[in-house]
Amino acid sequence: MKIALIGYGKMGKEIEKVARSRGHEIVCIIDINNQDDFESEAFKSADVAIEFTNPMVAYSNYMKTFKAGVKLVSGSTGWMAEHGEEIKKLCTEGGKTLFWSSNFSLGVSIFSALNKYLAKIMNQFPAYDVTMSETHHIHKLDAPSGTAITLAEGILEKIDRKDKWVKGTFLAPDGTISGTNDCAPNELPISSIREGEVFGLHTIRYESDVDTISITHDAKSRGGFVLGAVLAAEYTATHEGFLGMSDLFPFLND
Ligand SMILES: NC(=O)C1=CN([C@@H]2O[C@H](COP(=O)(O)OP(=O)(O)OC[C@H]3O[C@@H](n4cnc5c(N)ncnc54)[C@H](OP(=O)(O)O)[C@@H]3O)[C@@H](O)[C@H]2O)C=CC1
Ligand SMILES: O=C(O)C1=N[C@H](C(=O)O)C[C@H](O)C1
Repeated sequence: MKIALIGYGKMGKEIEKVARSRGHEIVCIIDINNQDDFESEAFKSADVAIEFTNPMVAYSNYMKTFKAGVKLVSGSTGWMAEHGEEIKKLCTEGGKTLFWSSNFSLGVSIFSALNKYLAKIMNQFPAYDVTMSETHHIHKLDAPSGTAITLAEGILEKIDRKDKWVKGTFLAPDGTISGTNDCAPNELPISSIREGEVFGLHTIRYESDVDTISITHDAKSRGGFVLGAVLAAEYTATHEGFLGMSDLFPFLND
């Protein structure tokens, strides 16, 4: 399969290696300095483009890719709140194709299913209050992480006494703490920590007066995200519309 890469940073470089090792050809690499290549024949020849950039440029990369008539896989986070509905509509009604996930790893897909199952149980036990925390490397631009937002949406779907997530405390790389986890009973706070080179650590914690139940996913490397993105590209080559992990791993559907 012919793959174009958009964004050649930490994820883009690892995706290139895994895609080649699975027999794919990288026909074009677009970074910040060669934006004209969206119009190149090499880019247009790709079966799928894989995009990992940042929250500020992801939307415009999607529009340029759609214009070039190329299917897209993207893991960029932090753009959904502003452009999510428009992009979904372009895919469900406008003939475009985007496979998007806040987290491409199989482990987080399993964790996500476990999260929803636990939340369904906890809906019956109001003595437990729920909070979430996520830790990532100091280079990360968005907070809370896209994964944390997706996990929070899974909890809100299942727990009637919670109807919105809110930003909790933020521990910055320089050690300063801002924000608060004090919130209304209907709110789910997500606290964020930025330290070192942490690949991605997500914990969901249910606390009563007498005990705590918590579940954690701890990424040991970017390997899971990278393989998942390439598997998603292989899937996207033969599918259309707005696609996600529940299409790739149907066991996630409850
Ligand atoms: N869904 C998932 O499973 C995962 C998602 N992510 C998300 O993916 C995104 C990228 O992560 P990561 O690779 O670690 O980040 P990096 O910062 O390492 O890489 C992003 C790259 O995109 C480049 N870039 C900036 N603007 C443009 C542009 N307009 N067009 C093309 N390239 C551009 C940057 O160049 P320069 O450095 O010169 O600005 C940089 O090389 C983030 O949003 C992150 O949250 C990350 C891991 C897993
Ligand atoms: O920026 C990262 O590194 C990651 N971003 C994604 C997110 O925002 O959830 C996925 C993963 O946790 C790594």
